[in-house]
Amino acid sequence: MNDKFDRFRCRSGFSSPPCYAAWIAPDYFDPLGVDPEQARDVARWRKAERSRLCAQRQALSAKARVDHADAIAGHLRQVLNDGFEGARGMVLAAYWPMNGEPDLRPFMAELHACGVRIVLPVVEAKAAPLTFRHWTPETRMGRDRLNIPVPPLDAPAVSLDIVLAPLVGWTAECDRLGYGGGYFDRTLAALSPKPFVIGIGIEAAKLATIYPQPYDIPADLILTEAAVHSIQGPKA
Ligand SMILES: Nc1nc2c(c(=O)[nH]1)N(C=O)[C@@H](CNc1ccc(C(=O)N[C@@H](CCC(=O)O)C(=O)O)cc1)CN2
Ligand SMILES: Nc1ncnc2c1ncn2[C@@H]1O[C@H](COP(=O)(O)OP(=O)(O)OP(=O)(O)O)[C@@H](O)[C@H]1O
Repeated sequence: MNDKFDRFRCRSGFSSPPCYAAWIAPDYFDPLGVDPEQARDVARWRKAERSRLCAQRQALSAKARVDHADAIAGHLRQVLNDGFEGARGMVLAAYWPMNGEPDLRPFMAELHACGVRIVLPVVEAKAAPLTFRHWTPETRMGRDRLNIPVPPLDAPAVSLDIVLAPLVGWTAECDRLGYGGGYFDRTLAALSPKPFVIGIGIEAAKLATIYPQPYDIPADLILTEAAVHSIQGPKA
């Protein structure tokens, strides 16, 4: 192999070579490209912040958790009633709580009883978009690849209207910090039309910035126990 393109051939073991668009057109900008050194710094900072914020959340008392979840469910009820006519007949992706996330399961049951179709995220493959499976209060849960409880396999869900994205940290710009898998960002990037995204977290997890990267997709709203936050500001 010694033709003029030999130097571009992939030596890394990946089946595709790196992108040379910037070499061909020097003014080309890759919107998903990041400087490797900066990406490493951001990843390191995010990892430390995740640990701090998860520990802070785990330290909440049982009563504070229930109070937070009740207040968040109240805000969510209001948002769904005001903006989505209660979301009756719509598909809403919720989540099965872990690591001290606000437990909205009673509210999920309430929504189901009101005719909202609830689906839950499933990690079918690492570093791939999430899939979603239908849930009702009678569903007997299995486990996904990350050992998170999920509904058993059934027919694939229709397209999502609303997504509740649990978060570890958040900002006034409605940026979200998750657990570090990038699952929600990958999923939202792949969905068309994009659903309405509601981040769910606690007020104390507010950050000045997450050092947003090109692949970060902000939420439309962030709900905490204290307020409904949009990029226009909080609404109690
Ligand atoms: N309740 C709930 N279910 C969910 C999510 C969620 O955030 N909450 N997910 C939303 O994505 C998906 C699971 N995502 C996960 C992503 C990473 C790790 C994880 O173990 N992360 C590493 C930290 C990596 C790092 O900091 O760089 C770890 O905890 O060791 C766990 C779950 C699908 N289901
Ligand atoms: N659309 C995407 N396609 C491919 N990789 C992605 C995409 N979005 C994010 N990633 C990768 O996922 C990794 C983790 O991202 P990030 O730090 O945003 O995790 P996160 O906070 O768990 O994200 P999320 O908000 O999705 O829950 C990043 O290194 C990034 O390269």
